[in-house]
Amino acid sequence: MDREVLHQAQARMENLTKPPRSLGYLEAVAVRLAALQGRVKPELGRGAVVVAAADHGVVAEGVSAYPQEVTYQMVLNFLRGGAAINQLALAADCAVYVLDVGVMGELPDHPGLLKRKVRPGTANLARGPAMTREEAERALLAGREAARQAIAQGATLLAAGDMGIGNTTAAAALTAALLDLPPERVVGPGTGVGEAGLKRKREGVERALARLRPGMDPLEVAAEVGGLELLAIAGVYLEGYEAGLPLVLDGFPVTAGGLLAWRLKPEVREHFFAGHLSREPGHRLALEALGLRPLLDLDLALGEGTGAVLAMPLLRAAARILHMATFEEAGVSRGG
Ligand SMILES: O=C(O)c1ccc[n+]([C@@H]2O[C@H](COP(=O)([O-])O)[C@@H](O)[C@H]2O)c1
Ligand SMILES: Cc1cc2nc[nH]c2cc1C
Repeated sequence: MDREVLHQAQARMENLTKPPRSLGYLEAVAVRLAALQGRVKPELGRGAVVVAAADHGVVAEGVSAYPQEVTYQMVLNFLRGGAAINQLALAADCAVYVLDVGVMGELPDHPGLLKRKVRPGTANLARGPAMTREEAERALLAGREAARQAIAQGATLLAAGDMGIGNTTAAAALTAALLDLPPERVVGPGTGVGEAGLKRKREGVERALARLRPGMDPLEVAAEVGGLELLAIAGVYLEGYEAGLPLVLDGFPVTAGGLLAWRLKPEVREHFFAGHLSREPGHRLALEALGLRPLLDLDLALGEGTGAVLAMPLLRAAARILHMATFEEAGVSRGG
């Protein structure tokens, strides 16, 4: 983040041929993009989304509306181009990278899949630690590796996506732990679990939180509650931060990974843009904690990185604002 360019871009914004602040929140987005790229006229090219996938032992508690095998089946769908993320990414000039950090079952070799399974799903977070600290570190490193690949292949804008049946339970536990919130504020319907499922979700999260001890570091907390893909997502953002890229958050599980990255490296927040506001109730609280305003509010609750990728054309458009003519350049009269 280049503070000098930040101020220059702010000054330029005030001289562009439009009434002050008439492009609303997009003006602040444009200025921040300029500061991140170190140029007053920022430009965003191709985007990339790393979709991290893993399974969750907590599904044994009956916390999801869908069976566990959907995680594996959806990864195959990603590789064949049949999922929402594939089609939305095509519309957004965004490459899709799929990362297996913990899917149950052996996936086929595929050029679009990075196979870095740490373990076949987490242990049940309602009954004991989801994974060891060493496994948490490996999942985070796998996310870093996937991001490195995306960056080496030309990404100028980086998002993470998630796929994991049961992961809104893990995300709720991680969000509650990192933000010190009560479970009932962050547990929501996920894929559409009913009232009884919601109660089991809340209880599972409560049991996981009861195992946490003061003084645990963020990685220890994440190992306790999971999930593997949430750690990978933190890794994606940490790598993207180190490469200086603008980083786009998605919905509730991805933002839980973003919160973890922020706890590990507070400066990462300066690179974050909130792609959208998810229907999952805890998402608003996570974005508020990060001080981020969502670019879109479309009642999405899908994950996969869909809300982040949908915001990419808007981020590209925001960058173009600083390429407008100033009043002086265009010979347009200023107002009083
Ligand atoms: O992104 C979101 O905010 C979001 C909200 C609800 C569900 N999801 C997706 O649905 C799956 C988790 O839902 P669940 O009910 O199985 O915990 C997982 O694959 C997520 O990508 C995602
Ligand atoms: C079909 C399906 C697709 C998904 N994509 C992300 N989470 C998902 C959950 C389900 C159930």
